[in-house]
Amino acid sequence: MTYPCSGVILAGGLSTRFSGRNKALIQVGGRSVLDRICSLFQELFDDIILVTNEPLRYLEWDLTITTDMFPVRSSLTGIHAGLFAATRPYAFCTACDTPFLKKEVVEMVLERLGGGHDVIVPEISAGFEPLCAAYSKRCLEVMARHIAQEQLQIKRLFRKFRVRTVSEQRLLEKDPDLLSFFNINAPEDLVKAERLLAGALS
Ligand SMILES: Nc1nc2c(ncn2[C@@H]2O[C@H](COP(=O)(O)OP(=O)(O)OP(=O)(O)O)[C@@H](O)[C@H]2O)c(=O)[nH]1
Ligand SMILES: [Mg+2]
Repeated sequence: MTYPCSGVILAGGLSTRFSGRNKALIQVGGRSVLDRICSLFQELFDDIILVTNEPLRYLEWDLTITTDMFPVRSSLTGIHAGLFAATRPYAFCTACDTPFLKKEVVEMVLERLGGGHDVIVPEISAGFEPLCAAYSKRCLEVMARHIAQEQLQIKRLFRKFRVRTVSEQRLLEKDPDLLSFFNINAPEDLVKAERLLAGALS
C-alpha cells in the first residue's frame, strides 16, 4: 500500500541534553537510530527526506536532504522544511532519536489521511505526539507565519488546523508500552534503550 505521504526525519536539533552529540547516528543495539528509521520508512514511503543543517554528514545515505528555511531552532522549523520539500500532499514527520518507532503505529496515522484533515496525530494521556504525525501541505503557510513570529509550540498551531487524533486506546493495541514515542534525549535514555532492547531480546 502506498500512501499520499512523504516520510520526513528531523535531524536539526542542537542535542543540548546530549552534549551536542548527533543523535541520528547514535547506535542502539548495534544500529544507528537513523538506520532503524530509514529501514522502516523504506517500507512505507517512496519519498524520504532528512532535514539537517549539516548535510555533509549524511552524504552516504540514500535520502533526499534538505535544510531548515528559518534560522530558528525548533522542531516546528524542521517540520516546515520537510513538509516544504515533500513531493506528496502529506508528510509524516518523526524525530531522529526514536529507535523504537513501530511500523504499525505509523500505519495507524497513515490510514487516517485525507478526509479533509490537516493533521493526523497520536494523542495519549501525556498529550499530543507531534513528532509522530502527518501534516498536509495546507499547513505550510500558517507554520511559516508562526515560526517567523517565534511561536514555536506545535500544540498552539493545532488550534488552527483540522486535526484528527489517534487515540491512546488504539495505539496501545499495536504498541502496548508506547515505545514508539520513546526518544533519546540524554545519555541515561540511551542506557534505558539498550536495556529495553536486551529485555526484548532475552
Ligand atoms: N530540522 C530541525 N530539526 C530540529 C530542530 N530542533 C529540533 N529538531 C529535531 O526535533 C527532534 C526533537 O528534538 P529534541 O528531542 O528536543 O532534540 P534536540 O533539540 O536535538 O535536543 P535538546 O537540545 O536536548 O532539546 C529531533 O529529531 C531534533 O533533531 C531544528 O531547529 N531543525
Ligand atoms: Mg527528543
